[in-house]
Amino acid sequence: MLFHVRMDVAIPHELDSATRADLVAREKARAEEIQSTGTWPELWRIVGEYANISIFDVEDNDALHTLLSSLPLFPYMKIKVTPLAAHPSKAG
Ligand SMILES: O=C(O)C[C@H]1C=CC(=O)O1
Repeated sequence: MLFHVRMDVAIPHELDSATRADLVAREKARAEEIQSTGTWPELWRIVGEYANISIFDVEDNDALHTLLSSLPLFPYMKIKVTPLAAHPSKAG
């Protein structure tokens, strides 16, 4: 199943810089690990925002939730998930 996912990141300002840097480094490592499995084929920065648009290709809702909640930044993100279905007018 394909899912369009928007993640808006809001790391608390009171987090000290070392903790913040460690969190962001662990997030990058985990994101790259998930992408290497093929379940996260698209990841785009939204211009001018600390947010991304992603496409996930996973078995079901539970699998998507498991992946998203494994991200170190999960507690600091607002996530909007849109399940995608085939469009009848898509050529090819
Ligand atoms: O920076 C972000 O958009 C949040 C998150 C998603 C992938 C990643 O490495 O961090």
